[in-house]
Amino acid sequence: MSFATNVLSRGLATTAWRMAALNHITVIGGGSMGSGIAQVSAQAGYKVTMVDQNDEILNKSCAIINKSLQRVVKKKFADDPSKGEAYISDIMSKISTTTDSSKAVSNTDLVIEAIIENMGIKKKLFSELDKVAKESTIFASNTSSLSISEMAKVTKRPEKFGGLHFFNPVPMMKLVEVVRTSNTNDNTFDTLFDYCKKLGKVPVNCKDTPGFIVNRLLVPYMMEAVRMVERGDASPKDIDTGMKLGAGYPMGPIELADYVGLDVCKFILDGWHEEFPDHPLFVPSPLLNKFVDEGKLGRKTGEGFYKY
Ligand SMILES: C[C@H](O)CC(=O)SCCNC(=O)CCNC(=O)[C@H](O)C(C)(C)COP(=O)(O)OP(=O)(O)OC[C@H]1O[C@@H](n2cnc3c(N)ncnc32)[C@H](O)[C@@H]1OP(=O)(O)O
Ligand SMILES: NC(=O)c1ccc[n+]([C@@H]2O[C@H](COP(=O)([O-])OP(=O)(O)OC[C@H]3O[C@@H](n4cnc5c(N)ncnc54)[C@H](O)[C@@H]3O)[C@@H](O)[C@H]2O)c1
Repeated sequence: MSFATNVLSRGLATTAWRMAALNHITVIGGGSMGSGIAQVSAQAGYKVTMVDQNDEILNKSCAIINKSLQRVVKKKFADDPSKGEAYISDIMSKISTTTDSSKAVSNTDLVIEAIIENMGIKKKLFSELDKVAKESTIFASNTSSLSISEMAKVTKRPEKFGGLHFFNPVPMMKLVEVVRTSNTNDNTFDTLFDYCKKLGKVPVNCKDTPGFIVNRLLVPYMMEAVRMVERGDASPKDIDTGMKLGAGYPMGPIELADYVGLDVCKFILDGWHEEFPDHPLFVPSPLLNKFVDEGKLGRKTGEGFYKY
């Protein structure tokens, strides 16, 4: 063996040793994010189980995935559309659904949690899953804003716990923030990083700080736009046009808040306000609260700042 081959094969062996094999993935929560994560995982060849609270929601999740795959095949098989349906049924056959999270995680390699942005509810879920999952199973949260270490504390596997923060819409957005706590071990971090690359995403390394990289910048920006509307400084449409045409963003901040979900924006802001009550950027917004109270959560409910 030449020196170069020897070094290369030793390097690969070391990297492989630092990663766990992932065959089966469980996604808990089949909403905007969970359905996207299940979809891209199945597209990368993983077997996936998607869990949600009832079958009606799960049927909706599958319909969202199917609709997204229709858009994918339009491009992927532009030259031969007849191959599209076979591709969609192959991907859908890799995704199973259940309402029983304990059963779903009993023989899985990676759990990705994408449920409501509430620390108490996430902790309760992880503490239950910890009792039934294999010792080797890695746990990850897709939280937008909450502490990964805090969630990991309720389990006996803090070294096998990290953050996987995907972006909406998952099939289109290239970035995943991979969050490492002070307890996450190398094997877990490398496995999560490699999983993102296998999905065709670009992972970045993040510390467990509020909002990681993107949301620490993006959420105050979206909220300042909401406060401009609140103050009567400008209309939602003019703000969005301004940021699209004047700053080159694909969506304006108000459209984006509607797209993310006004409930999700409120959960993030309220959580940070509770933790940092004196921080001026995290003060609750009466206008945002009003929309959420009225059930106008943005695109997903058909109305938010805009009607869809
Ligand atoms: C808060 C959280 O914690 C963190 C977050 O997620 S913050 C939110 C981050 N996301 C963003 O900032 C999104 C910003 N918006 C965008 O990038 C773009 O508007 C967008 C990609 C969503 C849509 O693109 P846009 O050009 O406006 O609309 P549209 O023409 O419908 O779509 C563009 C392409 O994407 C495809 N596409 C859009 N959504 C899709 C989906 N869900 N699945 C598959 N394909 C999709 C379309 O088929 C279309 O393909 P084509 O160009 O080949 O026709
Ligand atoms: N919406 C975004 O743009 C975005 C982007 C990145 C990260 N996130 C984060 O991802 C997570 C999910 O957000 P979303 O926008 O997909 O929310 P969503 O409201 O669209 O979906 C959440 C799903 O979780 C289900 N759920 C709630 N509690 C559950 C439980 N105990 N067991 C199983 N299922 C349960 C709900 O029925 C719902 O279908 C949140 O932590 C959010 O902060 C959201």
